[in-house]
Amino acid sequence: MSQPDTKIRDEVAELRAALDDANYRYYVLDEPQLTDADYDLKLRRLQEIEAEYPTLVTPDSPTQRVGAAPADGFPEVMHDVPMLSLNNAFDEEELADFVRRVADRLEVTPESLSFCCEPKLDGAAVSLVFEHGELTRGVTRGDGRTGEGITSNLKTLKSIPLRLRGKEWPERLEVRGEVTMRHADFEAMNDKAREEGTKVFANPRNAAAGSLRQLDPRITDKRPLEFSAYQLVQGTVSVADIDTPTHSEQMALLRDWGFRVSAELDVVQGAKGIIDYCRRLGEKRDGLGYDIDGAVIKVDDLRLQRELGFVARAPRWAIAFKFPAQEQVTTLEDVEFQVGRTGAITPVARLAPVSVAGVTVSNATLHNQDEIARLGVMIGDRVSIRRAGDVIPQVVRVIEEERPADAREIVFPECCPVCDSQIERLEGEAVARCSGGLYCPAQRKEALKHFASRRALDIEGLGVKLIDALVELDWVKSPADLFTLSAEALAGLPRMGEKSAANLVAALEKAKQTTLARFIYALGIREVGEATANNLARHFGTLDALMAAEQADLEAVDDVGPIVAAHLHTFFRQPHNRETIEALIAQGLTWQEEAVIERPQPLAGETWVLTGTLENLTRDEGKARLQALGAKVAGSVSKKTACLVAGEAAGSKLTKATDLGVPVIDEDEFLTRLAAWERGESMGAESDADHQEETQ
Ligand SMILES: NC(=O)c1ccc[n+]([C@@H]2O[C@H](COP(=O)([O-])OP(=O)(O)OC[C@H]3O[C@@H](n4cnc5c(N)ncnc54)[C@H](O)[C@@H]3O)[C@@H](O)[C@H]2O)c1
Ligand SMILES: [Zn+2]
Repeated sequence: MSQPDTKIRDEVAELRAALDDANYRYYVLDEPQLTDADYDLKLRRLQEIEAEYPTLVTPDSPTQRVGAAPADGFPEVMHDVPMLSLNNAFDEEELADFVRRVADRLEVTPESLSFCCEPKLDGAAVSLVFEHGELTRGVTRGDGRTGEGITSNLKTLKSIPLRLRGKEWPERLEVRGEVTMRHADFEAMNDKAREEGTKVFANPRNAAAGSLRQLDPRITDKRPLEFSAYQLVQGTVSVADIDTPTHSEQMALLRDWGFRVSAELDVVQGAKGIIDYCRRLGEKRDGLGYDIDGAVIKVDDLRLQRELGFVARAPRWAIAFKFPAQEQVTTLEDVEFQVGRTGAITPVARLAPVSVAGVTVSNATLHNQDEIARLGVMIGDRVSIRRAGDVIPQVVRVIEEERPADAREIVFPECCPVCDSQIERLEGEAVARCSGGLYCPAQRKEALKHFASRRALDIEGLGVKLIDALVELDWVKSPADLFTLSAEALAGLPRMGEKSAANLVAALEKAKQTTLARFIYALGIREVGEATANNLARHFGTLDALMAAEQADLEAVDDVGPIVAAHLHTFFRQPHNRETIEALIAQGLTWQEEAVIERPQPLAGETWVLTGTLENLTRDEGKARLQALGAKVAGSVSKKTACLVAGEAAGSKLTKATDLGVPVIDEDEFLTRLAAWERGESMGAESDADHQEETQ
């Protein structure tokens, strides 16, 4: 046997230190710094050296151990049967080798062997113990020998039965499986964390492991975790106890007892069956909606499993076939800013092309300005990219140690890269937006759809598909261009007869007669809905007055807070938006200024308050309808309150109103009155409420 020289010894020490550190970051902090592929390479190298120089193997070598020791804060629980890792196969040849080794050891032909094949779910392994059918213990894998007792956390998972279904289960049963998070849930959780400035996880595996190991089960409860069973532990149930000689039959049993078991599970013969399965699963990988990092191949016959037994840290009867990693490191070459269809500005990383799980990736999202700050990323950096399923590739981490000297800071633009309008980012909002709503080509289609919609200008016959076509043909660049369309030209479009073309031109002509409120709403200014548009029209009376208004004037309008006021102010300051408005008016758009003001305002001068839960309308609807009748709607009751509308479970406001002698009405009465006022009947709040008090 050859003796290791100093160089080899140094390499071993270095590999062990790197792997120990990686394990700690991965299993304890849930914040890996190496990619899985790098980790696997290092572990492989260490295994190779140790195989060549067995004297170098120590019991604490990462090749001999599983996971990491349990973290502080949880009770340490000893596993009845150790929870091991799996040996890996990185290509089809290694799979065939595995089958040959198993067959040799069992002295059978490779073709005669049945294997149960399953997806290798990429999450966190846990063990569940059921006594008399009831869940009594849940533990993480930990270092394989002892794990963290996380029973209360696991009880929050809906996919873990607290009581087994059926009857035929043994008195004591241990089930193992993987806790995972689906892509969609993971994305939503991270989006929320980005908004709230809380911890963003690099991938669903880290998110699942981190969520399971929360000291407060209420936090775990809020995390979208799923448990899938993959093993019924031998030793807790002897093969003779229940008549299931194979692993696959045990999985069926677990399904009957109330566990989720992978639908992709399949039993195949020999190496060819395994290789076919792995290819099929690999093709499905992107469409599954959750992460798998490979396939797990198990000898199906439980007697043969026992005969094969274990080595160091893994069973001999199983192997993990590893798929290409979903994370790769590459260089961030530049950042471009894209404008979405509603004006949101998204920084997009331009990358040195890199193959990630079989697909070449050259772009990844950086979400927004806060995310750039959170990652601390610069142009020129080496970055870790993740691509999983249909989710847009993301930059998950910067390798700061590899930052080049000429790395440049990412500068967020001040003007829209498409239309040059000012970019607006309001306090407390993560998203920056282009304020050229009416003019910006990136927002054209959405702006036109809104402009033509029923509650805006209500242009009959101008549907979504037609708008798309008109924009793509470049016939319509701004809403004003709609009014220049001729029936002849329109008739030439696909699915447009002469009749519908003529109808559309007539509808456009008709839409020119509108109201100021509808016109304001049609402009599609952010957060300016119908009710706000009504209030603005009523308050300012003319478009000129509205366009000239300063921030403070705008805030004086009912229902308009600082954010809406800022949106309005910026919108009307954009020259292009003003030009579009002028063009619309030049096309003949008109409205009767009085139309809005003329509506009956029986509640003018009154202040109303809404409280409690309303059954038939939302509070916002109630508020909008009151405002349309001239009332102000306040958030608290005072002596000046004209009337309090008290819904179900009204609390302190109701008490206060009663104390102050403010008239109170319930929801039914409120609806009756609203309807009467809206029909134009007179029905004063005061007199009626007084009347009601008398009759109570
Ligand atoms: N990036 C890093 O820094 C870092 C650090 C440590 C580990 N890792 C990654 O973790 C891997 C090693 O982790 P490991 O020891 O948990 O081994 P493993 O994940 O490769 O395999 C064992 C695990 O597979 C899981 N599994 C999923 N589906 C299964 C099924 N159907 N049947 C049986 N088991 C199933 C179980 O949780 C089991 O514990 C490495 O290969 C590497 O990819 C990465
Ligand atoms: Zn723009």
